[in-house]
Amino acid sequence: MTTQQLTAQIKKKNSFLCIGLDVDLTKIPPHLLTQEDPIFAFNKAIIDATHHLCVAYKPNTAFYEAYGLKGWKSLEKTIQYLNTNHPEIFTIADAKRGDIGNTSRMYAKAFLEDLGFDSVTVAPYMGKDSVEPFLEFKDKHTILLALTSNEGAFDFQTKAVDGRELYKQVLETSKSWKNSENLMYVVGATKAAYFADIRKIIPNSFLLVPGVGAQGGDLKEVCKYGMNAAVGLLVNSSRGIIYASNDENFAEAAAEKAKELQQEMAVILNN
Ligand SMILES: O=c1ccn([C@@H]2O[C@H](COP(=O)(O)O)[C@@H](O)[C@H]2O)c(=O)[nH]1
Repeated sequence: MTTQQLTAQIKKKNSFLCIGLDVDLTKIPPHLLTQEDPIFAFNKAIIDATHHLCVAYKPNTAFYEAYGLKGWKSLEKTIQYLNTNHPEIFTIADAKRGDIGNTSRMYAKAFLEDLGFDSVTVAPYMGKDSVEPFLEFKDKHTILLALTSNEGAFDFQTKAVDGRELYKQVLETSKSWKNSENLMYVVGATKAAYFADIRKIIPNSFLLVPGVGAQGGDLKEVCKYGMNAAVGLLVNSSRGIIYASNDENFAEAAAEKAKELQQEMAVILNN
């Protein structure tokens, strides 16, 4: 999917919501546990109930890898279901990969080619040759960790390197990499005060913004400083939506939560 197609979906749906599919078997409704594939059954019900309210889904691969081969199969079924039934929806494999070049190439092939995600999250720590293999895929996107939502972001990311904060170095340097037009960046919703500075360096790039909902990030603050003329934001909420209820009505409850965020977004988009 191109960024132009993504922006068109945002305008059509009045939404820049990304729903995180972080499935924890200890949190899903107990009645699903008797199903052959409880993770996929949960995801399918959430997708069926919420697809009209969001423009992206983001399974975090940790929640699938934790269940071994069965978990990986559930991830594969989930992305196939999305690509078959909702090809207009942007998909993100939140896998946070990155390694020496030939290894990165295999990670890129796994997520962007074999599984068929539109994008994958990548850690910038190993530098240019660890990220460029991900950027070679046409109309696919590499979402580079820039300033993360957690407290530990202050351990390294905001520390000065050659007189400039590391996260700013990541943003600036990555712009010079081959096929950098395929880059997007992760910036946590809990770091709203930093968005204005970030937009000075990457005014046009899409930002994936986790941290609204369970982590307490503020949607209005994020939009005030992070939105650009083409919107340029995908705001994610995972637990705050998918675990709204663990009764039989869990999918409707998730849709209610998603709708609350979508309606807030619609107001912001139309002002
Ligand atoms: O900086 C980051 C990068 C990734 N994440 C991931 O996003 C979701 C957030 O889940 P919530 O339940 O809405 O808190 C989760 O998959 C994280 O691993 C992040 O939170 N911050």
